[in-house]
Amino acid sequence: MPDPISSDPKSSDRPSSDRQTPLMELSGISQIFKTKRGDRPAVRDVNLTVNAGEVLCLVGESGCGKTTTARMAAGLTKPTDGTVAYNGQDIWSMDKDQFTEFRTSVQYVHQDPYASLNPIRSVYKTISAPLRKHGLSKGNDDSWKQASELLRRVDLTPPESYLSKFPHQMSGGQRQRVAVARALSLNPKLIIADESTSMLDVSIRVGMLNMLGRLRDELGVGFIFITHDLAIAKYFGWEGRTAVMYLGEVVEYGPTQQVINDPQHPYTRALLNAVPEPDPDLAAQKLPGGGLRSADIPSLAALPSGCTFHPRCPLFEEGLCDVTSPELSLIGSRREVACHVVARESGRAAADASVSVSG
Ligand SMILES: Nc1ncnc2c1ncn2[C@@H]1O[C@H](COP(=O)(O)OP(=O)(O)OP(=O)(O)O)[C@@H](O)[C@H]1O
Repeated sequence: MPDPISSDPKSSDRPSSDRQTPLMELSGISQIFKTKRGDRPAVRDVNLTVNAGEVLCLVGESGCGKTTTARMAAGLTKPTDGTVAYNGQDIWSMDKDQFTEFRTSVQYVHQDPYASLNPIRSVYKTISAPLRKHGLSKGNDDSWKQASELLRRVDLTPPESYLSKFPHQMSGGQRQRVAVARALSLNPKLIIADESTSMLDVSIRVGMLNMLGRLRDELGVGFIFITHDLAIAKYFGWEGRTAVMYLGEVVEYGPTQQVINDPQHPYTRALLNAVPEPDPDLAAQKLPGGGLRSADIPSLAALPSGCTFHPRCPLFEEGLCDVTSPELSLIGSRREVACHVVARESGRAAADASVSVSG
């Protein structure tokens, strides 16, 4: 595997002066749901970018705001604050034609294709409908041909044996592939895959990830890949970047290789600790409960003061972590971490290094 530190920085990691316009840029986006029992700040001040052909993994426990972030990126929900820009343009300031083009270029693949595939539509109808709607088909024969080709792309072969089927006549893995084929029908530049493999058995999951990886490599499609499992981020997004979310905020963000090989935020460490380890000796070295002080995730209705992770954090320092909310700060050249203690220790280490060099 490439050395994460010495490999060429991706364009997104270069200084802003020579940075290309990202394919997608989320700037300070927040989503506060209004409920009968008060406001629920599901996502707070999230800043992320994806360049053409890149993979960005969003990782975190259930309820941390991954899907809400993804829905805002896909233009399915408007942020209550902040902007979502596609090719440099704020999607919520686009005219109708521009917004339609954006919605065809950015496709959302739902975590449960049973919910997103229409049960009374055949596979052929499911895939050909967007082709027709967007004027990409020259008639029935052409639609059939294109739908067949798309099924081959997602390894549903021979396509003729799938085109007339309905969702209930297929397995979960096959339905997922149909959902991906439908997303591909509009030649997207970005696919937002929302835990699209989580409901599947391991072997089907791996097959699905391999197929998506091939599409990523062959078609140059970018991905926002949403998962609660860092092992999946490692498998699918090794060359890309990973953002770890906790209670609606990004707590660690950087090249996947760095985030996984050298996690800095105590929450990322706990998530990695939770990844099952097949080697019994290594498994025995794992900390019980990930080394956290508490397993309970606080409610969005009563967020802890200061750093929202502080009630669970093994690095907790009274008077600091429960008082002030940490900003994301650069640790090294390409990674950001929101932790007072990590930022302080890393600043100390950098100062020590500069003293020893000058001395
Ligand atoms: N429409 C809504 N109204 C109120 N609260 C909501 C709404 N949608 C989501 N939430 C809350 O926002 C928080 C974030 O939800 P979200 O689905 O984005 O998390 P997630 O990380 O994707 O979780 P999962 O992995 O379980 O899908 C959760 O606490 C959820 O209950």
